[in-house]
Amino acid sequence: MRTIDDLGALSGRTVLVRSDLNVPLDSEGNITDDGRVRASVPTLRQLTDAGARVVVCAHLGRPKGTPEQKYSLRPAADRLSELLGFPVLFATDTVGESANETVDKLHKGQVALLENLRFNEGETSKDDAERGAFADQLSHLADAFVSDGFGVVHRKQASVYDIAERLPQAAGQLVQTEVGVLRQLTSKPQRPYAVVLGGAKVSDKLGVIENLLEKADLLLIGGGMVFTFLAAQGYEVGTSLLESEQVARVRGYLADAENRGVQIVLPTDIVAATAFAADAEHEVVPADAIPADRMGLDIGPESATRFAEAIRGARTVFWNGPMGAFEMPAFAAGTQVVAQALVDATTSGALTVVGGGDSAAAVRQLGFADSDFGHISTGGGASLEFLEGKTLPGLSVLEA
Ligand SMILES: Nc1ncnc2c1ncn2[C@@H]1O[C@H](COP(=O)(O)OP(=O)(O)O)[C@@H](O)[C@H]1O
Ligand SMILES: O=C(OP(=O)(O)O)[C@H](O)COP(=O)(O)O
Repeated sequence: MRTIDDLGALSGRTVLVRSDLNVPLDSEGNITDDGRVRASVPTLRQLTDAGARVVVCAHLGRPKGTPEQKYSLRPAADRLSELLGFPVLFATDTVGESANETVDKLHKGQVALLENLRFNEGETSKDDAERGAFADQLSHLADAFVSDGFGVVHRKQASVYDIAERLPQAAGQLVQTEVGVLRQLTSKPQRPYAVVLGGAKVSDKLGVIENLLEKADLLLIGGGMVFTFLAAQGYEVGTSLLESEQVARVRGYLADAENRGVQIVLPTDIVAATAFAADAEHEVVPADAIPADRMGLDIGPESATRFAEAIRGARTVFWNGPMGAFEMPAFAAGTQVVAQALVDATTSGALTVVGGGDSAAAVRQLGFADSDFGHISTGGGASLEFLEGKTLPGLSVLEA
């Protein structure tokens, strides 16, 4: 992959940077974990130091192609201004009048952030022509492109993939670093190699298991992932997150794992609540006896202890997806125990990587430091697909 230096002299040139600024916000729109904003700074600083006019584009959440105030990137612009130490201009659209005016105003060494890319249908369209047309509009804003949003390189989207075919391009510092670290996990990881999966993007991430069964020695399943596995074993899961169309597929994974001698570790107890709410009534129940009117919001204490033992016994650990709805203290214990086990494994010499926006936010919220782990990756789905050995569209286009 080309580096920013390969783009040549940048003074006075306009550089479009794709960052991943998909940060968690509270109900008042305050950023609750600014890790991804911080991670975007080194590349932006390198470009402004070189005298470039820097235009940052990014997404927040999953709006459906039209503007929605709650998904505005303005809070990220404010945080970026604080971190860079100078004001970041903010365009209230992505490729419209505001974007054009804002980019026109940019001086050398200044930064502008465009409004959420996903307010435009073209960004995520499955139709190549529609995506290409949006990428054309984006490309008119700049004369070079830097891909630095590692968390989205697994998405074939206009600002990640198509744009790189339209402008001189390079990979930013974050993408270079992330790829470098994750390569250590793909080339001869020390064994046992454990992958811990949780979180809520179940339909997105169940698919990675098929390939991970060929790579890892054990898979630990927590978070919202659990219930499709429990259903595959024939258990009731109450009102928990469930991908009912994936149950048969998961049954196949269980059989495949057994044939390959890969251990899939599932929770034996679950914290089951009456609602998805911080003050919901809850109790620990056996994983095979979740009441019909309850939803599983964390792995139970017995499961957390078993998971922790397995993690401490591993030499390589990759973790994506919180073990429970950690944002609510009543459902954070499983994530806390698993995070502590990764820290212990790190101390005893294992290579540990935590990936994903919410997973990184969780470990920081629970009081751990980034330096307690081998690496904290800004990408969850992206790093999982990288570890699977898949070709990621946002990386292959940079290698072209
Ligand atoms: N059992 C569960 N039920 C519902 N949501 C869950 C459960 N366990 C974890 N979550 C949620 O998963 C979210 C994170 O999932 P995900 O986006 O897949 O992780 P990451 O951003 O680290 O890749 C968190 O907001 C957390 O509340
Ligand atoms: O949060 C992200 O991914 P992650 O939750 O897998 O870490 C990225 O910003 C990608 O977002 P997307 O999964 O809506 O494409």
